[in-house]
Amino acid sequence: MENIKLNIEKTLEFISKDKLAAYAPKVKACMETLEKGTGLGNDFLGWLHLPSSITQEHLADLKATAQVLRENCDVVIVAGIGGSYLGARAVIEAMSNSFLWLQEKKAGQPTIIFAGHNIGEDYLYELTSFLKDKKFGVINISKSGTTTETALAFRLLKKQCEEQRGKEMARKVIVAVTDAKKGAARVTADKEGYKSFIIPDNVGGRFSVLTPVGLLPIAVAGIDIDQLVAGACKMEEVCANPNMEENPAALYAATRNELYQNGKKIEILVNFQPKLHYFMEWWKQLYGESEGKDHKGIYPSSVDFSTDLHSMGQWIQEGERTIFETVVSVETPNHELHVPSDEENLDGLNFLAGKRVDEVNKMAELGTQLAHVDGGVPNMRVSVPVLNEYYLGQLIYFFEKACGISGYLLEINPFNQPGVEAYKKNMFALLNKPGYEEASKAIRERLKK
Ligand SMILES: O=P(O)(O)OC[C@H]1O[C@](O)(CO)[C@@H](O)[C@@H]1O
Repeated sequence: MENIKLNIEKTLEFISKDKLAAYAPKVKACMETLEKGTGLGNDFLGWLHLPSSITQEHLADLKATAQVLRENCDVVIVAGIGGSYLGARAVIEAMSNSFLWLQEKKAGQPTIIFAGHNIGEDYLYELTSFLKDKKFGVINISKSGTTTETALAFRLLKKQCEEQRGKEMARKVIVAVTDAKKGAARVTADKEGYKSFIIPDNVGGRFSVLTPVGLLPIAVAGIDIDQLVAGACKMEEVCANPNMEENPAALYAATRNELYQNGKKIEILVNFQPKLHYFMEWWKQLYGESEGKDHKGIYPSSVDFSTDLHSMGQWIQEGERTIFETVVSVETPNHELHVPSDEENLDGLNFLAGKRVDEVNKMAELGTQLAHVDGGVPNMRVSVPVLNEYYLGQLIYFFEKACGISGYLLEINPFNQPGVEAYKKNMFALLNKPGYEEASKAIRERLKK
């Protein structure tokens, strides 16, 4: 079977081939540091060999739990934020029919809704209103078990589920994915007797999609987690190659770092398949939280093409030349649709008649690549043979491994996220959270000025 492929050819008129080749020993050293666990953040390397360590028993447990939710719920709310949200959403959106939510409900195929990833009062009001007459269940996902957004949503959902479905059924259809021992989500799960799954201590949120954090909701959505894991396993093998030229993760990490050294401070992840929108969101957290430190790091951004060619296209073509693009390109769509011919040809589109829609999309992709490279934007391409679970698993591991290598090339700790605490500290002080008395006083003084 084929694998995903990286093509960096269209970056080579912007960076020196020799300088890129000179990364080989550095990249090899970074890979050894990851393997030996001797680098910064080495207590968070559980993701490195996660795919190959997943057992059939574990997958069976996840699938059995998913089945309980599928059988007993018309709607399942997946509550989580950041790494406890984006991976599941990325895979579910990529693998689901875009109009599933408008289709007639099939028994045993619950609608998946996400919550706990914002504090929008209207969002939560509308969600709880929608759920009023629904047989719903909840997957409460939080590694720390204390994240405000998720805890707040879960408090509302737990109460509603118990009131609507009774305590006993609620116990059956609420599942927790959290730390083995710590945090409010663990305390609640143990006290209420919920089925629970553990997020390993050594796997950080943004690297956790192949733990129950991602696998359980993905299985509830009816998506093949065996294939997802199989694809990740394959990439674990491919990306272990110490030869940079033969290791896509190593080559991607080296190329983007060399581009960064040449003033390309912003990476734009591009798709030409709207189903990949949330995959890009997942990628942004992975790279943003991992690399944005010590006042360094490529700023990860994303666009959905061709949609955003009609909004951001101008900036990318002619704005400040500090950007490069990485295109996730799906080679063959899962469905075939041909452009019909029209006798009157009022829209002038008969030159496309008989062609597959994807041929038009591919020419948009090629035309965009040529135009952007001409405009001074280096372009990499990650080719994906087809959008399925197996290749999504490959993509996930490829980007994770590259992120670890890339972070070490940048000489930062890719596995912590101290910066995200700053807003929380202020928010808790402003909300008078117990334990924040001094900070509350200080922040109020500051606001008086
Ligand atoms: O799983 P948790 O602990 O609720 O955290 C969710 C997300 O919040 C962060 O901790 C940032 O606040 C992310 O790193 C993490 O993915």
